[in-house]
Amino acid sequence: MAPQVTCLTQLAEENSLHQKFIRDEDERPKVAYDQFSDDIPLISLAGIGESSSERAEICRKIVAACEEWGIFQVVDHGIDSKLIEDMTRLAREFFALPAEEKLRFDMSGGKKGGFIVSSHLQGEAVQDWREIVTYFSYPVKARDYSRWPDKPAGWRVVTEAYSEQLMGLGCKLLEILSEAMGLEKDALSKACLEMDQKVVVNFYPKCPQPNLTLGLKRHTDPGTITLLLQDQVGGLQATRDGGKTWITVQPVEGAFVVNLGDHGHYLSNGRFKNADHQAVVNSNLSRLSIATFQNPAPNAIVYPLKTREGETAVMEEAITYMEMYKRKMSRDLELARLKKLAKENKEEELEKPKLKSCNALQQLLA
Ligand SMILES: O=C1C[C@@H](c2ccc(O)c(O)c2)Oc2cc(O)cc(O)c21
Ligand SMILES: O=C(O)CCC(=O)C(=O)O
Ligand SMILES: [Fe+2]
Repeated sequence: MAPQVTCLTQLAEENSLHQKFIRDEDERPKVAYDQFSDDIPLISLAGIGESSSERAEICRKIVAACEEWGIFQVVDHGIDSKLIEDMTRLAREFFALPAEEKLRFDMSGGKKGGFIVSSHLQGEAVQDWREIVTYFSYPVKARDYSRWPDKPAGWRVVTEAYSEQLMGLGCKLLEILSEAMGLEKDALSKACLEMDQKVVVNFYPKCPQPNLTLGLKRHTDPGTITLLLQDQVGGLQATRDGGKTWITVQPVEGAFVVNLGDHGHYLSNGRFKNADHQAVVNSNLSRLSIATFQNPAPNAIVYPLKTREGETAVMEEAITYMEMYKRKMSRDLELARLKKLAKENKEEELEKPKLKSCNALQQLLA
């Protein structure tokens, strides 16, 4: 029998949070969802195709952001604002559909695209407070439209147009990053072979006890770059000191947050950071974000494209992206499993003295 899936929109009505979403204290949010910081640079791409001095200035800002955070925001990016509006509206309409409609596209069991509650990884110890709908958009020949929702009306036309425009923006940014690395403009896209794109729409319903959980646990994205569109609620957080301190990214209307992923990090030989980030939730408002992952082809080789003087390669061997992805996901799952085990052991240890005194009491009473 297929496992019973409960949509979060149902659980959001309860007064307390179900145990399966409760995180250990060290993983819980440290900063409020709406305590915004402007530490992440906001960069205008106007003038990117203009004189070389304007382009060089944009390039300089992007490099600084990638070296410091692995994250920046872009405006004047050329993506049609009506398309952004339509995409956001339809995505919200999708999540407002009755549970049985969303579950027609249930992705659990390894299907390539559709609807999932919580996470794409099965077997995680603690669940994320999110629902997602995802579709694989590039390469075009690999599209399986049977896994793209047929509701709300207009979804397919709008999501296709969105994917195409974002592929254009993603490629433009890869050109800048290639130049920044002192390589030919097309170096990064060549290293990706045929560029792959996957769109993940995240919906974070209002949460009864947001301080005990996360919408999306701390992670780095696996691919080259991610273009994230978020609404005005806030909840995306980043750290650059291994999780000791966090900042909440200021939402900017119409802007895209650009995250560098593990692939981008390795290709730059660690010069550019892979953004360490998470999403927090709140009890006042639901939140929507749309992540467009620009990834290399599964058989693309992952290895630094250039090592600078005095540097050694951050990777021991060249591997395929598929292998890199598999290793990352099994490491993420293994970490979650070990954490769960450690917690269970600790609880058992705490129970032992209680058990001992209970036995002693029973002996006394016998
Ligand atoms: O949803 C995501 C976010 C992200 C991710 C990476 C690693 C994790 O352990 C995690 O929980 C989330 O990157 C993704 C990569 C994918 O291939 C699919 C996803 O849904 C995601
Ligand atoms: O919703 C967010 O702000 C973060 C989403 C994210 O990190 C992802 O989808 O990989
Ligand atoms: Fe992410």
